[in-house]
Amino acid sequence: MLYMVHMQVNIPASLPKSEADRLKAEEKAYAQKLQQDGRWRHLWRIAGQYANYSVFDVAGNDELHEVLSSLPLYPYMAISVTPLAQHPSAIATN
Ligand SMILES: O=C(O)C[C@H]1C=CC(=O)O1
Repeated sequence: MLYMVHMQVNIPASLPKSEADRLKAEEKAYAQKLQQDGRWRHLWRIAGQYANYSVFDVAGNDELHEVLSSLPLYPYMAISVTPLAQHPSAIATN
């Protein structure tokens, strides 16, 4: 199943920079692993925001929750999820 996910990152100013940098590095490695295995299909920065729109391709709600809640920056994110269905006018079958 495909899901469009919006992630807004809100790292508190009280978090030490070294800890924030460590979490960002872990997040990058985890995100790139998921892109390589095909589950994180698209990752786009929203211009001007510390936020992204992503498309995930996973088995269903439970796997998506597992993937998202394992993000190193998860404690500092506001996440919204939109399930995607095939559009009848779309040429691509995805
Ligand atoms: O920067 C972000 O948008 C948050 C998160 C998503 C991928 C990644 O490397 O960090």
